[in-house]
Amino acid sequence: MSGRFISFEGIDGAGKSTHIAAVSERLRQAGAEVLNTREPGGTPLAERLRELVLHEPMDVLTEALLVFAGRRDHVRQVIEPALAAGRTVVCDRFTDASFAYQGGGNGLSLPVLEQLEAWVTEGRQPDLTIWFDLPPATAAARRAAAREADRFEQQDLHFFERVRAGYAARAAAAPQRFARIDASGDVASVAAQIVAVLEQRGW
Ligand SMILES: Nc1ncnc2c1ncn2[C@@H]1O[C@H](COP(=O)(O)OP(=O)(O)O)[C@@H](O)[C@H]1O
Ligand SMILES: Cc1cn([C@H]2C[C@H](O)[C@@H](COP(=O)(O)OP(=O)(O)O)O2)c(=O)[nH]c1=O
Repeated sequence: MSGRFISFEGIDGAGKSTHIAAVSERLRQAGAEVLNTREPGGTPLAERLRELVLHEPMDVLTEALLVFAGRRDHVRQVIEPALAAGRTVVCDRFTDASFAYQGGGNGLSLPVLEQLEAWVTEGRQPDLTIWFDLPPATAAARRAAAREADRFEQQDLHFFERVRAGYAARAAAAPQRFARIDASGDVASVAAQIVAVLEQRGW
C-alpha cells in the first residue's frame, strides 16, 4: 500500500521545525516508518540548488526554475520511492511554498507555477498539509530572537503578508488537503491542534 505524504507549510518563523520531530515520533509510535525530508533540498543535487536559491540574488523565474528542478529530483529519487515502499513521508515544505513565495511573495504568475507543478510533480500532492498560520509580525519577532536571516527572511512584513495570502489561496483551493493551525499561540496549543488534526484522520 502506498504510504502517506504529509507536508508542513507556513511563513518563516511560524514554528514548523519546532513541531516536525514530535509529529514524526507520534507517527512512528502509531506504527509508521517515517522518512523526514525538506524542500528546497532533500537530495544532494537539490541541497546544492537550495544553497543558490537561499543566498544568490536572482529573478523570480530563475528562483522558481531552481526550486522546481530540485523538487523534480527530490520527487523522483526520494518521495515516490518512499511512498511506493509504504513509508510515511514528512516533508518540511513542498509545492505550496512555491505558490506562496514565488507566486504570492515575488509575483510570479499562476499559470507559470501551475505549468511547472504539472510537469514536475505529475499530480502528486501531499495527503495532508499542515499550515502554520500566524501574523507576519509575530513570526518576525520569533525569527529575530532565533537566527540570522537568509535571502527570504530579510524581506519585510508586506512580503510575508503576500506569502501568507498565497498560502490562504492554496488552502481555499484544496480544503480537504489543508489543515490550518493557528500558530500564534504557545507551543503547547499548537501541538494540541496538530494532534487533533492527526486524530481526526485516525493517524
Ligand atoms: N508557539 C511558539 N511560541 C513562541 N515561540 C515559538 C513557538 N514556536 C516556535 N517558537 C520559536 O520561534 C522560533 C522559530 O521557530 P521554528 O520552529 O524554527 O520556525 P520555522 O521552522 O517555521 O521557521 C524558534 O526560536 C522557536 O523556538
Ligand atoms: C520549498 C520552497 C521554499 N522557499 C523558501 C521559503 C523559506 O524562506 C526558504 C527555506 O525554507 P526553510 O527550510 O523552511 O527555512 P529554514 O530552514 O530557515 O526554516 O525557502 C521558496 O521560496 N520556494 C519554495 O518552493
